[in-house]
Amino acid sequence: MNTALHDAALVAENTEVIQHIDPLFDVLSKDEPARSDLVRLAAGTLAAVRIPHHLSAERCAELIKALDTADFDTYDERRIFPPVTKFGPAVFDYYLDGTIRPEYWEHAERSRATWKQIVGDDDPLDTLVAELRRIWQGPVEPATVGGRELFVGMVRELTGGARMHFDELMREFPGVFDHELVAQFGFNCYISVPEEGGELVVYRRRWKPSDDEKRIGYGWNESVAADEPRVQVKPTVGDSVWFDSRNYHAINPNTAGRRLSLAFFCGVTTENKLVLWS
Ligand SMILES: O=C(O)CCC(=O)C(=O)O
Ligand SMILES: [Fe+2]
Repeated sequence: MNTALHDAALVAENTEVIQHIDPLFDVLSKDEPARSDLVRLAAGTLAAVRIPHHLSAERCAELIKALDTADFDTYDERRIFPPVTKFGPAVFDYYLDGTIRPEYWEHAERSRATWKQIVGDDDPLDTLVAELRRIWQGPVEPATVGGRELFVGMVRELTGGARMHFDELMREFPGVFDHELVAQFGFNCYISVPEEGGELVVYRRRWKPSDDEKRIGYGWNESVAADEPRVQVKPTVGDSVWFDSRNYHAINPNTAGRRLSLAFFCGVTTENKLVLWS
């Protein structure tokens, strides 16, 4: 064995460290993000990308009002507990044995029809997806399973926060989608924000197998990422935020006010396509 190679004192004495490594984990906030910003997010050198007031406060308020008439349900309570209220199917609820249960498609059809009634010809999702197309400069389409398009654009209401967790389709449910993903973003446009709490915390840390000693239901104990850099995003109404959902993230509980978002995931495929699903 070459001992000089491993002698820390000897190495330190004889080398000059010229490259100081930046953690590169900031939140980028700008009106018109560039493709390179999302590419940095995918590469792990940004923590989050945010478009302030992407939807106007008036449009958000109208949407909240229109949603009053819609029936909300919860994620499957056996999978996500305590219950989280939402409108529209979460594909997460329907994963079973390498595919998704057939009931998913009925739920998706029903929610699409109700959504159309709620928003009429002025669909805020069109605004959000059009901007994503401008940023990405490549195809942006709903993800598919067996050639069928998945539902995009759930409305989610979080009140008690969310435990630290990650979302990574290729690791949790490999082989289900018709796509191979090289990165995955969580996307939320916050249509109502609480006065207190409700911050999104993103850790610079991905899951590893030994973390599972600290698993709590759908999440993990925050001690797993206690020593890692993190960012905290406190959205204002109408903000759009992308983050790498493969990184651990948690949502602080809100005390006063409602926290609702239009939510979907964006997968980066090997063909430079962005595929969307909720
Ligand atoms: O509501 C948020 O800020 C993020 C929720 C979340 O866990 C996700 O979008 O994956
Ligand atoms: Fe998440």
